[in-house]
Amino acid sequence: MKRLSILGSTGSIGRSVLDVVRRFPGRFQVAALAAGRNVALAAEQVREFRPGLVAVLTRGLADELAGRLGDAAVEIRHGKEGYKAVAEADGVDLVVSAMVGAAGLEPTLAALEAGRDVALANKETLVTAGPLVTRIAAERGRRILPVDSEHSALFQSMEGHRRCDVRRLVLTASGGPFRGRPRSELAGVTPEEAVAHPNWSMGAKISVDSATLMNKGLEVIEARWLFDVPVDRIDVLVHPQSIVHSMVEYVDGSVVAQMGIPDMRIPIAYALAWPERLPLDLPRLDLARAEPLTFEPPDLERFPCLALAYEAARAGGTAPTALNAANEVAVEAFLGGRLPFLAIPRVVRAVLEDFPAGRIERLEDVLSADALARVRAEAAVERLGAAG
Ligand SMILES: NC(=O)C1=CN([C@@H]2O[C@H](COP(=O)(O)OP(=O)(O)OC[C@H]3O[C@@H](n4cnc5c(N)ncnc54)[C@H](OP(=O)(O)O)[C@@H]3O)[C@@H](O)[C@H]2O)C=CC1
Ligand SMILES: CC(=O)[C@@H](O)[C@H](O)COP(=O)(O)O
Ligand SMILES: [Mn+2]
Repeated sequence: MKRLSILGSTGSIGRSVLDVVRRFPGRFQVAALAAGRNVALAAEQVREFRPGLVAVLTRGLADELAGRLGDAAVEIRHGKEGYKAVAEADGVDLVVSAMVGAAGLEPTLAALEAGRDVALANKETLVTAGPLVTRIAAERGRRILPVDSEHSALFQSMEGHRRCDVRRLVLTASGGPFRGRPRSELAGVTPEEAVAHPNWSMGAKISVDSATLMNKGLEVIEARWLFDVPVDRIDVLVHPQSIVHSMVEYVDGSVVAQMGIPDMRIPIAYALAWPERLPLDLPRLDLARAEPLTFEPPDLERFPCLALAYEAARAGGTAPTALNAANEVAVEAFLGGRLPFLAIPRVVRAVLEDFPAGRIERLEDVLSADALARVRAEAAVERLGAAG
């Protein structure tokens, strides 16, 4: 029986993780859960999965959850300390990191520090603090198992191969909901249009990132740290059908890819059960009936976020921290109706332009760069939002 802690249990990934757990009751046990604000769903999850510990964002929400749960036998905590307790819970074999944004960094680090393996969906953790997170995982001898579909595909395509034989990684991108649209039509797109991803049902923030192609930029940086491959050997290829989830080119010219229907339960199950595969009862990939698989290069002029992410990755140090924080602020402003879609990359560029270069040695280096970038990004949102 594998014991799990799940950070972000009420989100899109968290719910899919629990669906996998539900399908394999003899294989997994939920030891601890962490939610944000959705106490109604958190209460349902506690009733169904009976963890010993649950944490939510604030004391008020913890009180509300306690009221909903009555005399259920579960410890209820809140805030950073609560999330840390979930990450470090006793007897846990694997911590699933599935909060959204840089909020996931500290609990993920706490899990690694406590000697837990991590199944990582929260890509922002590696974008904002890649050098620190990978160093701590290596020092503690812990594994970071990818959940993100592309990185799971790369991981699966590298198993049984020597890492020194890898020539380049190719991340596939759906192109998002605005792939075919001219730039002139992107000015007035709404949050509702931006979150309507053609192939995947996901949380709002990552859906907007897919629409700007920042998601792919974040994934390039995530791959750089997960697989220790320099960004100049990581390419992006638009593949609108999201069937080929990514590929690895080897020095002999062989290209090994992983395919499957677009359903996150497949990479989630792989991360939970690795090195085993679970017999998932899902619709099967039928290539004879599938749409033709097509590929095209990304358009960096219409979607400059991808180019900005490469720039930040090449600059290194705290530049990706600033990129990530600025993007989080800009996406939130867009979702809140305070910033037009096309201003998202402008906010990120404004923050990166004169950001003080810094190295990442300790958590404080990341937290202070993140805080500075957020202040500067808010100022850019004020300017660019008003300019409309
Ligand atoms: N969805 C997908 O298919 C994929 C997602 N990912 C990555 O996985 C992560 C999660 O994505 P997704 O599930 O779509 O996101 P969702 O928005 O659906 O869920 C986010 C989760 O994080 C919690 N949360 C939000 N803010 C905070 C906070 N400040 N502190 C603590 N918890 C918080 C939410 O709690 P609540 O709802 O209770 O407020 C919820 O449980 C992201 O990093 C994303 O990039 C990667 C690949 C695919
Ligand atoms: C499901 C998943 O892994 C997402 O990160 C997905 O890849 C988003 O799709 P895009 O390729 O449009 O960014
Ligand atoms: Mn992905």
